[in-house]
Amino acid sequence: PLQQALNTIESTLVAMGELAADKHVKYILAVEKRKDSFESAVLEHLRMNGAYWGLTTLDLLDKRDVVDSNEIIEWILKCQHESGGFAGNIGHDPHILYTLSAIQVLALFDKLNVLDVDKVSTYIAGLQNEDGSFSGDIWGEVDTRFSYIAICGLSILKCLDKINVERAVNYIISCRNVDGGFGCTPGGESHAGQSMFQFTPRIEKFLPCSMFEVFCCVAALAITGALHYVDKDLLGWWLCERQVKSGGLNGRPEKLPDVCYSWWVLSSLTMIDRVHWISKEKLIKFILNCQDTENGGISDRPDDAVDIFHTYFGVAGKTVAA
Ligand SMILES: COc1ccc(S(=O)(=O)N2Cc3cc(C#N)ccc3N(Cc3cncn3C)C[C@H]2Cc2ccccc2)cc1
Ligand SMILES: [Zn+2]
Repeated sequence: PLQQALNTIESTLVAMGELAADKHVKYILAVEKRKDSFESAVLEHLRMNGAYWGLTTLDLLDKRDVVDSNEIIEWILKCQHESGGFAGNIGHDPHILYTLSAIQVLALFDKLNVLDVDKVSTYIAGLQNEDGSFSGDIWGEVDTRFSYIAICGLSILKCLDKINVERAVNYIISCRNVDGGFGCTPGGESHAGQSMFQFTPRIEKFLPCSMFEVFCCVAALAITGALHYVDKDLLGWWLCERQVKSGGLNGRPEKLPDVCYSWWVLSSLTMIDRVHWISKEKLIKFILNCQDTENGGISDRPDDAVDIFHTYFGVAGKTVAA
């Protein structure tokens, strides 16, 4: 009992542990300003995403007003293609991924009124296929992640009636697999074995899409009121098994924990009412251990290099877990 009491006290203290918020704000502004670094070079073509990750983190830290929203909105509109879709940066090709990020940033600043909502929603709806699935752009790559992005974007624009929601839902549930999780395409091998992660049009990075995949499908079903199709106990069990002894969450059994999974797994568990199956205090402790309290920023795991992506998902994860 004494040890349990000490654990509780310790975990409560850590849970109350401070996010080095001011340092993270400085870090985000520095990344925003730095044009020459590796990070800005690699992320140059997905700058629209970077804007979403950085600005949403500032908003979560209640510091949205440290940036000039007019300058940002002007830049976002320069990234819009005549098709109505948005590109990752000025002059690049439009893609559903960047279109959602643009919508989310404009919504963050309460400036959706600058959009030709009909044109943007028509672009997104135009990417729905006969079988209810969505392509990412005109090149036609199909993936359930794009179903979430389309449904999320249209729901923010209040234009879900522009797509066939029933077919979209049927397509997503056709991608369920035996462990209650979801794959990128119907009948795809159990996503645990899947490691191909072709998300951004130009960066073919391998990231176990399992957790991100699960989040996208659960969130799409949540927005469309179709969560009753999810086996909450089966999926909840699979997700809570992602918590390792350090408190972090991993993407697949035996893999290392990663802060961005805090968001993918935690938000999925929250949506299916099974978040009490993991220790939120231990997860918060893991996230706090991944922050660079000197220069700001959060990394994927302790002692790795920080980046804007994990800073966002770390702050978002801690906010939801708190
Ligand atoms: C290592 O350099 C990279 C690697 C990949 C990418 S990416 O393909 O554009 N992308 C976004 C991303 C951005 C940053 C930052 N800043 C860092 C990583 C990261 N990953 C890779 C990753 C994250 N956890 C572990 N891994 C290996 C996810 C990926 C895919 C994704 C995009 C949008 C939403 C969710 C997921 C960009 C930079
Ligand atoms: Zn990660």
